[in-house]
Amino acid sequence: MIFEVVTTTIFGAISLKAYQAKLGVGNDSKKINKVFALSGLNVKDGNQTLTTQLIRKKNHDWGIEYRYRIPLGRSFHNYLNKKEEIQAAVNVRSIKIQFKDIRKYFKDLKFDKELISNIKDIQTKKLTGNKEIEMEYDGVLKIKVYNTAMTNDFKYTIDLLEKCNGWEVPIGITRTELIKHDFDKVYNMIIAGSPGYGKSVLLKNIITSLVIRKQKDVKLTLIDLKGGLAFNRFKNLDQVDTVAKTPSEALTALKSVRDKLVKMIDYLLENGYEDVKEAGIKERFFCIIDEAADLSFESEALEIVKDIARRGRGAGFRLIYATQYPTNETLPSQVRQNCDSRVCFMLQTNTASRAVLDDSGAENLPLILGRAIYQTDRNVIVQTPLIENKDIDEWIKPFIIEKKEGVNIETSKQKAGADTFVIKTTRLS
Ligand SMILES: Nc1ncnc2c1ncn2[C@@H]1O[C@H](COP(=O)(O)OP(=O)(O)OP(=O)(O)O)[C@@H](O)[C@H]1O
Repeated sequence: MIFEVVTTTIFGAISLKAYQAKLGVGNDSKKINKVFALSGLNVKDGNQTLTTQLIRKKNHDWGIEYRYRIPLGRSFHNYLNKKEEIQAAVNVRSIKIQFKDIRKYFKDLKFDKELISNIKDIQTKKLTGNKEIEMEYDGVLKIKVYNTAMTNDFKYTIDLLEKCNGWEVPIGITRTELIKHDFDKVYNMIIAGSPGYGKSVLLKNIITSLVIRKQKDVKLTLIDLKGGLAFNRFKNLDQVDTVAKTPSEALTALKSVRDKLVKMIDYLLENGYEDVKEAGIKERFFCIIDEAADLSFESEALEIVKDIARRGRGAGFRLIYATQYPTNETLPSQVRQNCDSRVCFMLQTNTASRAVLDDSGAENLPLILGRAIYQTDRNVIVQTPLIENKDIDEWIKPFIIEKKEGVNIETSKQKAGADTFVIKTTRLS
């Protein structure tokens, strides 16, 4: 019986090898070409076939990048649609097994009642790889074949913050590096994605990182129109001015932010400073809105949001605008134009992806929680850190203060021997 299963397995492998030989595939490049040909990406022009031409192949530590010239009549999108097929093709492996190697091949085999399924598992594991591909287009088609899959398990740990400087926060990891976002270089951010892929977790990561790293200088206005549940744990932090949970609370909170913004701009103008950096003001005011689509019907609130995005930069005001429903209505053009960074989780359609990134791609992300495209001057696919609520509670404990409804809080910036900048804020919760 065992012999029968083992030989079936071996012959399976051998016949796969023969099938591949028949297809003419041996390495990734050939496999990719075969997918192009079989899935109709090459173009017939009379008697001629215009093929997708490999123009460059470059080896990297992480794998291989192939560059192709695509034929007339085909678009990048046609190729992107075949991403799954290409990924499947580069993951088919052939294995030649000598009889003497059978013991080694099945070294992990457990001789229990699951023997047959164990053998099948081993065979599947050995005959399929875990390579991943990424595709981009910038005049040429680039296909990156990564030797290993990107992790889908990246835990937020406090030591990530030791790797951050200034106003940087950890955004995610790629296969090779930690990606950080610097809010003093790229001021505003849009976060979008289908429900349940990691927007709120990322927002909690950003808030926690800012509170821990910039405890003296960060001021937060948190607006959570999904009922306030995600941001509620931050409401008693010294750094948090407001947690607004309804559109009317949001409007009050936004008016308060706008008042502070106006005061700050007046102060900078009166004193001849171009921005807060020149004025030596260290405080930065973050307005973080989760489910901002619900504000798109509140014209007064939305106008303030646009104003913060437009005029806040030099005055030290930052906007983080998160939504599940990215459309041209929920992401007004003034917000888009003034948010130079985007984090986009999986989205259902190409149209939604374009509304966020001005580019397709988010609809082709793998269905992995926390997988996102981080866009600044380029697009990088990252796995965002998973931050646990119990850890957040532990880390933010030192910053919790007693708060009373409607108490006026004064924050001040005392510049050595110079001006004093005072802003009064009203706490809602
Ligand atoms: N980076 C991550 N890595 C692994 N799992 C994650 C990650 N981010 C989120 N998750 C998982 O996905 C769940 C949903 O995440 P989250 O609440 O952030 O989704 P969301 O995009 O805000 O959804 P919604 O728009 O419905 O509120 C989390 O409870 C967590 O289990």
